[in-house]
Amino acid sequence: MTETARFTVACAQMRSGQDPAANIAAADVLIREAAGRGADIVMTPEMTSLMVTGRRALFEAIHPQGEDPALAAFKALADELSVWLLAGSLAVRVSETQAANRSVLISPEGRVVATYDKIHMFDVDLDNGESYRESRTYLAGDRGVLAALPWGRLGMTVCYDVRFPHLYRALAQAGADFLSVPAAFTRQTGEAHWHVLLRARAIETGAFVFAPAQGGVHDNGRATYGHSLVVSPWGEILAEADGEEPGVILAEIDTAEIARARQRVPSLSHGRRFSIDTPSHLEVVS
Ligand SMILES: O=C(O)CNC(=O)[C@H](CS)NC(=O)CCC(=O)C(=O)O
Repeated sequence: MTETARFTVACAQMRSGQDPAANIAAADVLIREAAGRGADIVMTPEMTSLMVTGRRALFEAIHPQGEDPALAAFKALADELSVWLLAGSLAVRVSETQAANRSVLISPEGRVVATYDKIHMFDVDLDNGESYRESRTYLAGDRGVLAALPWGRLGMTVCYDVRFPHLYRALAQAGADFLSVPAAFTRQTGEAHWHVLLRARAIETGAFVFAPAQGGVHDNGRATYGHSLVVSPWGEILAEADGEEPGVILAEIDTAEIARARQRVPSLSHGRRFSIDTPSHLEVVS
C-alpha cells in the first residue's frame, strides 16, 4: 500500500453461553458501545452467538447461514450503526451432520462481503483433562480469505489457526495488512501461548493483528482465556482487554506502520529461499 489511512478498530470480549438470544443481546450492547466510542470496525470472538458442549446441543441451535438469527441481527446492526462488523465466528449448519466455524465480514450497509471457514480443527487433549474434537462436528475450511476494507486488506482466520504460521505468511504475501484472529482459547493454553503466538504472527507478517476473545467461565463449564488483543506490525500490544472480563477495547490504527515495520525488517520478502512444500530442501543427517 502506498496511501496510508487511519481508523479505529474495536474488539468485543464476550462470555457467550448456551442461549443464542442472550449472546446476541450481549453482543448488541458491546457493538453499540464500540460504535459510540468511535469504532469504524468492530470484531466479536469465535462462537459469538453460541458456546455449547456436544453435537446434539449444537445441532438443536444452529441454522444455515441464510436463516441464522445472529447473522440477521448483526447485519441490521452494522447497517443501523454504519460500522464494519466481523462476526468473529458463528456456528453455521452446512449439512444435516456438519457445521462450519465461520467468520463473517459485514459491510456498513449490512451486507455479507466475505466468509471464512476455520481451516485448522482443534482436536487436542490437554493434560488437565480437557479434550476437544472439533473435527467431529465441524467441516474444516479449505481456503484462506483476504477481504478488502476501506483501509487495506483483511486476512481472516480463527483461533487455533494462529498456530499455523504459514497460513499467515501466505495471507501477508497475498497482500494482507490486517489479520483477524477471533478466539475461544482455553485458559490453560492461553496462559502459556496466547500473547506470544499473536505477537509472533504480527511480527512475522508486518501486519496488524486483531484478536477478539471469549473470556471467563461459560455456562457450559468451559473456561476461556480472554485477553483480547490488538497488536501492531512491530509486535507492540496496542490494546488489551482486562483479563477475562467482557467489554470493549479500542485502538487507533495507522496503516503507515505496516510499511515502516516491513522496511525495518523485510523478512516477509526474504522468505523465498526455503519452501516447506519442497522436502528436498531438508537435509536429514543421521
Ligand atoms: O467449541 C466452541 O464452543 C468454541 N470453539 C472453540 O472453543 C475452539 C474449538 S474447540 N477452540 C479453539 O480452537 C481453542 C484453541 C486453543 O485453545 C489453542 O490453540 O490453544
